[in-house]
This record gives sequence, structure tokens and C-alpha cells, in this order.
Amino acid sequence: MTHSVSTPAVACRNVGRAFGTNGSTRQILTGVNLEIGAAEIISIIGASGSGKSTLLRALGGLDTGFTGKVLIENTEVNEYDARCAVGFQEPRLLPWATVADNVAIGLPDGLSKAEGRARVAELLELVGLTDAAEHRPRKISGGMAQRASLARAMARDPEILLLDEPFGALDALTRIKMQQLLLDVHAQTGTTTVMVTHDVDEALLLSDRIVLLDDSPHTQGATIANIFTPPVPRPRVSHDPALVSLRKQLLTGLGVETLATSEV
Ligand SMILES: Nc1ncnc2c1ncn2[C@@H]1O[C@H](COP(=O)(O)OP(=O)(O)OP(=O)(O)O)[C@@H](O)[C@H]1O
Repeated sequence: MTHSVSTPAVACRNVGRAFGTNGSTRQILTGVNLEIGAAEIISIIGASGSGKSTLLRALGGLDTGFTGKVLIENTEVNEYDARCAVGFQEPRLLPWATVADNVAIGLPDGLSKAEGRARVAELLELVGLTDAAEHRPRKISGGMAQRASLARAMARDPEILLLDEPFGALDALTRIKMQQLLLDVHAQTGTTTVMVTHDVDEALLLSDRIVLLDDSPHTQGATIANIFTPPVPRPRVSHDPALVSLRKQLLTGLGVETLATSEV
């Protein structure tokens, strides 16, 4: 996997973000520099409130109040940049529309009806929801709803998939299935993916690189404290001895000191 390329899929140049009014501004992010290669899966981890979602929003143009620059393929990101698709912890499906119609919401403009239908069918197949196409969201499980949300995000074949704690609300078993699904979808589409997660194991299993956000001792606001590369190729298993020491480093970076790696 290429980590430093002449034209990165995404580049953050000195990105910062402060919130508040002149009297009391709070610097949340500062000096974030990052290059993401095409088809990489990047996880962003950090303590609660460290600015992970804020950084993700800047990458997708959902927030234009940041300083510095975000570039997608060397072009500055626009407000709600159409090259990005975003998925959230909650699936955010329209309750009155069928699963298929919810997925169709993500389609790009300009497709004929037949093309749209074919694309939706392909996406439902991709996430294993063909049989649920005509169901309303209330009739499907949380995991199925999250799969529909992933299909909607993929509908316009985004260059960058941005996921904010996408599996955070799912039970443990469904979460494992969704992680596998994300890897399957990624293997088929090669979409550059940036994911915020609180789950160190999720980051270890899925990512090409793991970005740790933390407060810098020298500045106000969080910045990239470290970038870790899991030392084994996917597919990985969480008990892989090669991941144990990295897991410990990640937890230490998050301020969790472990007595024994087997305990966490
Ligand atoms: N629109 C906003 N206005 C004011 N403050 C904000 C705004 N958005 C975020 N913040 C603040 O910025 C800080 C970082 O928020 P952010 O949601 O990015 O953190 P996070 O690392 O994703 O947190 P968590 O892990 O708890 O989801 C928080 O203190 C939050 O209250």
C-alpha cells in the first residue's frame, strides 16, 4: 500500500479548527498534516472530544470553518464535497421509504430510471440486502439498517468514504459481521476509506494505518500524535501476537495503561 504518493487521494495541510466567539475560542484541532493514498483504509482514534469527528467533517466539506487546507486529488475540498460520502453511527434512513428507495437517495444525478434500479440492485446485493429491498426501515434489524446506510453511501461510487463510528451502536456480533462486510466492499470497490472509531481492535483489524489524535504538549488543540501501521496484512485476527504490542501502544496513546495485555 502506498503511503506517500505524489498525488494523495486526500491531503490535510496544516488543518486547524477552533470553536467559539472572539471572546472565548477553543482550539480543538491544530496543525493536522496527513496524506492518504488511494484505496487506503485509515482509522482515526483519540480520546473523547479530541476532534476526530471534527477532522472527518473537514475532510468531507461538512465544515468549512477550519483553517489550513484539505485537498482531494489535489483539488481543494468544496462544501459538502460530492466526491465524499459519509456514514454515521445511526443509519439515518427515511422511515417511510423502502430499503431500496433509501439506497437510491445516494445515487448520482443523471442516471436513467433503469440505470438507477440496476445500480440499487447491485448495491443491495453487495451488502446482502436483496431480500429486504421492499422492507421499511422499522422492519429490519439495526445491522441491516447499517448495511443499507453503507449501500446508500456507496451509491454514487464516492472517491472517499468517510465513516463516523459506523458500527458503534451495534451489538458485538453484528459489529464483527459489519467489519467483515466493510472489508468485502472495500476489496471490491477499492474506495479510500477514513473511519473514526473508539474501538482499538476495530482499528487494528481494518486499517492500513491508524491515526492517533492527541493534545500536543506544545500547542493548544489536538494534532496527530502518531500514525501506526499494523504489521500484518488483512485479513487479521485480534489475538494475532503481531498485533499485541501495537494494541498496547494504541491504548497507551489513548491514556489507558494496561497491567497485562491479556486483560484488555
Ligand atoms: N459546532 C461546534 N461548536 C462548538 N464546539 C464544537 C462543535 N463541534 C464540536 N465541538 C467541540 O469540539 C470538541 C471535539 O469534538 P468532536 O466531536 O470532534 O470530538 P470527538 O473526538 O469526535 O469526540 P467523541 O469521541 O466524543 O465523539 C468537543 O469538545 C466538542 O464539544
